[in-house]
Amino acid sequence: MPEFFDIRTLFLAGSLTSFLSAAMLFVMRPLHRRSEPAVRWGGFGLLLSSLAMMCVALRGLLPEFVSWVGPNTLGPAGMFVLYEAVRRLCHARPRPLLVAGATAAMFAFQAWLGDDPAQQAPRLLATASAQALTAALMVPLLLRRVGRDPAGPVTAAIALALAFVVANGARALWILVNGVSMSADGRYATGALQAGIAGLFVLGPMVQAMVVMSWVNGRVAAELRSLVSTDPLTGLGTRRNFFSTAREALARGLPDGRVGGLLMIDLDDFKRINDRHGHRVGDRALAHFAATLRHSLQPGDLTGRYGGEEFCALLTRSRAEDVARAAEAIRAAVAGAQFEHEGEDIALTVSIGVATTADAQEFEPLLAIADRRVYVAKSMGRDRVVASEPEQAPERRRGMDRRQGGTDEAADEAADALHGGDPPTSAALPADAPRSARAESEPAAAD
Ligand SMILES: Nc1nc2c(ncn2[C@@H]2O[C@H](COP(=O)(O)OP(=O)(O)OP(=O)(O)O)[C@@H](O)[C@H]2O)c(=O)[nH]1
Repeated sequence: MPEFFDIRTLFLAGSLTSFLSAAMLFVMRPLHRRSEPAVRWGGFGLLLSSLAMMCVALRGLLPEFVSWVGPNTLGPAGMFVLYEAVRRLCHARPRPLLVAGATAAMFAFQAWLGDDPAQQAPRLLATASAQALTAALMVPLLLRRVGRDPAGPVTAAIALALAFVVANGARALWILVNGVSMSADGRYATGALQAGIAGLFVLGPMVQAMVVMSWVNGRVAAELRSLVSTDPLTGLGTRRNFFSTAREALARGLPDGRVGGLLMIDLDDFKRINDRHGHRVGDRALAHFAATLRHSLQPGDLTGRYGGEEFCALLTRSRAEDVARAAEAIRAAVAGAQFEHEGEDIALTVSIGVATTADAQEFEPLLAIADRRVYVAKSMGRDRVVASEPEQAPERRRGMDRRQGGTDEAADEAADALHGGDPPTSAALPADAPRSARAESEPAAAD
């Protein structure tokens, strides 16, 4: 590092990079609507930094007062504005009056010192201390976003804020101990520290803009991912999300001795709720059902909205009986969780088809089996769980659209197909399972 170097050239470069970085933020600010104010404040802060550095670059050409008071007011003001940008980025309460007050106080102090070269030390000490303090105040705000915003940009922003604290703090300490490492006219810096800090000022704006943009970009990406993977009405996974996660989970293989169970869950006579109370109440009913479903599941279970009033779940349990028991618990929870609309209790029931990894190992066959069984449950009168069925039943029943609802004849036909006149067995459900579930169970070999 040279003993002397031209501060003005360095700050001219810094002013330009800062200006371009500010321009980039202004151009990119519509990328994410909710982050737009933060990005705008960030751009404004960089613009002030650019002006501050330009004042230094033009030292000798500008009036003395401007070339000293200008950068030492505009530089800290740029940091105060960046602090406001960070507050907004971190969803903290805005403090524009604090920014205005701090800027006014700094201007008053710098103007009071005036352009006297003998006042270089207190002038630069105030600037460095204000910038170090402002950067330090950003750190707790940024730490609150750890785990909530994209990890890379949050970490980079914390590192950058800490770098500013260290650089400005070191500069303030240096000034306190050694005085100002600068020629009296302020055109040349002396010593490695001053050079390093000036370098940080040149590179800092670009890094700041990159961090802000990658942060906002990460937010956009996370929101897009969430839009694709979360059903907005129920908060459950979308069909695409459920299919891919369930498929992957089954392809990875379940832990030894564990059984996977795919549930196809269809709300019963849902059209009647829409027809009677309107679609908004229908929407509320779907959200209410989804909340009940979530409460009935265990951590690690997957759920998703298959479409309309049909939902899926993938459970992992110790035995096939436990899967059927969990399905029955969901059915009972839904039947018992009425919701109120205009003083009237609205009841929901569900029909559930269950397929377990004892039936098939892969996702698609499991889905097909669960789908057939929920249809059988509909045909048998709804509000029930079907965990197995005879081989022929699905084929015989295929032609009928279960969305039309089962007629009495269809229910009889399905019951015949299921039981073939023999009393039902309870191979797929525990003996203490409720009657409705037990009655519909058939030996697992049926598939
Ligand atoms: N409110 C609301 N209704 C929906 C939504 N998606 C699907 N539906 C309604 O769900 C109803 C499904 O009707 P059907 O397919 O006849 O089924 P169902 O009335 O539940 O009868 P079964 O399934 O045979 O018991 C239709 O009225 C759809 O309009 C939604 O997001 N919101």
